[in-house]
Amino acid sequence: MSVGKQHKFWETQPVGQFKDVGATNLPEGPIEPATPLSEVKQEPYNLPAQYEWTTCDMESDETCNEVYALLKNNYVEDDENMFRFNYSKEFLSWALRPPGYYKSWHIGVRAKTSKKLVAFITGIPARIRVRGEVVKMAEVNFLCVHKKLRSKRLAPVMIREVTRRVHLENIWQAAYTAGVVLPTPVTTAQYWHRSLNPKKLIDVGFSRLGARMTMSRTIKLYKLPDSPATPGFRKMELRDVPAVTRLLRNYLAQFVVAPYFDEDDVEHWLRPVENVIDSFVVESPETHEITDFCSFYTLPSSILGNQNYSTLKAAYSYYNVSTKTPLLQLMNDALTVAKQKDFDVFNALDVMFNESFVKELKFGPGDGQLHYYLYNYRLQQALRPSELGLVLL
Ligand SMILES: CCCCCCCCCCCCCC(=O)SCCNC(=O)CCNC(=O)[C@H](O)C(C)(C)COP(=O)(O)OP(=O)(O)OC[C@H]1O[C@@H](n2cnc3c(N)ncnc32)[C@H](O)[C@@H]1OP(=O)(O)O
Ligand SMILES: CNCCCN(C)c1ncc(F)c(N2CC(C(=O)NCc3cnc4ccccn34)C2)n1
Repeated sequence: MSVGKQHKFWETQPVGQFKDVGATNLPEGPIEPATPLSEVKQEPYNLPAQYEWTTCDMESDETCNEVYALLKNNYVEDDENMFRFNYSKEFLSWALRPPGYYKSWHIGVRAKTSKKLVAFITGIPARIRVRGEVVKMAEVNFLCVHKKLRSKRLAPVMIREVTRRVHLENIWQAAYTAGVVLPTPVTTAQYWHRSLNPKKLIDVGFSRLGARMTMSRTIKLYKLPDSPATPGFRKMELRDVPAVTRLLRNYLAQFVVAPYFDEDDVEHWLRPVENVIDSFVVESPETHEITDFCSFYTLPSSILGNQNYSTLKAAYSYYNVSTKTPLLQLMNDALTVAKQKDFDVFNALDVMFNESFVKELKFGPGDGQLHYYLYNYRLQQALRPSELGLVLL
């Protein structure tokens, strides 16, 4: 708990405040009531004089390029500045254009003279169930201020502006994650990493050679089969959407906070897109029933300052449902296909039932934590990561 740390902006926001942690008299649910749309500020917040708001049309290849370049050079780095996320253009186009998305929620800031994109923040609409309530929310992500404009209190302006635009669509809650501690996490998840290419990971400093371990012993330790072990394991196709939707809704119903996906959502979020999202089903060879599902997304990182490699190819576990195939076997098949697709590492958060496989399948605990937040929605008490069924990109 960052006791005593001032949060001049977050103290003004309808989020759980550190001073209220432990208070049991506060009701669960919205912190502030919705307001009539006529009372929502109609014009954008003020920016410093030399900057202007811009709406980023992610259907435009040129704008997609600008957003890609801003994030490639200025987005999240690890604490030792060895890696920086390098979300691809195709990934951003997929991540930001789900069913029912609002172009106005793809918000940029340009320098008035050069027209250079210098900041970005996004929202996408999502139906999130919290216990028994399905709540329309904005999932806020890709907050980024150019390195040259940091610590000028631009982030609060970006956050107020996306909040205003979400309010204009009569939506009053949001969900977001961050590697930093803010008022107040609903849960904190731990990253786990499974080496697929241990030699490269050690060479670039992502992992270290274990004590009393040789490189050849390490390569052998992480070896995987050449192909999946489960009969009927295959790539997901459009025709699988109804069955996968049923599997996923039943599975996610077990968690306190989880997305409430319909078939259109499943078609967008879980249908394979090359170099963006890979998803697989297990179709029973006897009954042709779809009994299991697993998926991971592609998020490469730039390797900053290594002579031999420039990119770390990372797969991130997304949603996995096992009803017949043991989860361990299903996830080992996911690792196997990720290795076949030349990924260097497979990452998973200890949310949902992931902890049950990370320890068995030779994952190691990461140094990064991911804090989950809800905006304008109070939970009586923080959740365990295993009570959370939500993976943001
Ligand atoms: C109803 C609808 C509601 C919709 C909105 C819901 C909320 C959405 C919230 C956003 C969800 C984003 C989800 C993701 O994208 S998480 C990924 C965030 N992006 C990065 O880490 C990329 C690299 N870093 C940067 O680009 C900048 O450092 C950023 C832009 C992060 C901060 O810029 P800068 O470093 O130049 O600082 P400042 O002087 O402008 O401002 C300082 C203030 O900003 C608070 N701060 C710092 N980092 C974050 C952070 N990650 N979430 C929320 N707040 C953050 C900080 O506590 C302080 O406030 P306070 O402590 O004084 O109070
Ligand atoms: C919902 N949005 C999640 C996307 C990733 N978000 C924002 C994030 N927030 C904090 C983290 F701790 C984190 N980690 C991924 C794990 C990891 O792989 N750590 C080594 C590493 C390799 N490349 C990078 C790039 C940036 C940071 C760490 N990196 C730790 N991810």
